[in-house]
Amino acid sequence: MNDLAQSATPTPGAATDTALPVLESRGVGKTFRQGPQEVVVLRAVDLTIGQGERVAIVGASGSGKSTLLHCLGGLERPSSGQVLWAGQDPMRLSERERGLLRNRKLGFVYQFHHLLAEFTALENVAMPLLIGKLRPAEARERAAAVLARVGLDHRLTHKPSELSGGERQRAAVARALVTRPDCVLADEPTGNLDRHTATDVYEMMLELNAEQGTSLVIVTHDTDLAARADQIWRLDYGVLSRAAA
Ligand SMILES: Nc1ncnc2c1ncn2[C@@H]1O[C@H](COP(=O)(O)OP(=O)(O)OP(=O)(O)O)[C@@H](O)[C@H]1O
Repeated sequence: MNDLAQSATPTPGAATDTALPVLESRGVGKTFRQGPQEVVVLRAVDLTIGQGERVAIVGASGSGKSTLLHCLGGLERPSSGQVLWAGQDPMRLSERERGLLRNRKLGFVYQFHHLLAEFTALENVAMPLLIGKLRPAEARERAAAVLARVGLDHRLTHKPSELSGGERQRAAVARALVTRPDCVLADEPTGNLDRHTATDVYEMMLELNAEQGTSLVIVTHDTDLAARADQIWRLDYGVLSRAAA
């Protein structure tokens, strides 16, 4: 193990230095193999996300945006380079340890809400807290408070099929933020909504992130929405470069 890897790999779950970037990719490359073919999707991507920073990633379809989010979120193993969560390489942990740390440190929002159909909004939002072993009564209380914050206090007992598209995304945002993660990774979170609702949900995410001091990495096709972030990056055939604000 080299010095860098050693210094970047504290004990799993140990408290980490808050001065470190919340999330970092260092020279991350990703190549998928499909039989004899190699698909190079990310090329030496460097990205540093500080505490509370809001970063937008834009790029054409197929440029590698979702793959980058998956690498940042420890859902996909980089083929080269390293992802660090507050200085810690999640790929050095066991899958179970990585899952627990991910649940604590990161929140995810997708284009389609991914709420569980058989559970109410309240139960869906409480789920990450229950996974984190919080007492059920406290989990429900915190979930209800976050749902109220996203304007869904009148929809706690509704199942996803009983919510509108915008309400479902609000619930998904509440679920991502309920654990007070260091960073939310959002993949086209408003891509399935009409313009007005998309702007509403996006603004709510920016507000909530600012309130909680949570960092936000948001993939969007919408350059108007991207322009509200602190940093805008463009992926082009897997190469990440700073885009003009
Ligand atoms: N598991 C995989 N195996 C092989 N190729 C893959 C795999 N996952 C993604 N790819 C390829 O990687 C490229 C980038 O995919 P990715 O989903 O990251 O793009 P994207 O920029 O998010 O696209 P979109 O905006 O359309 O969602 C695509 O060409 C895709 O086909």
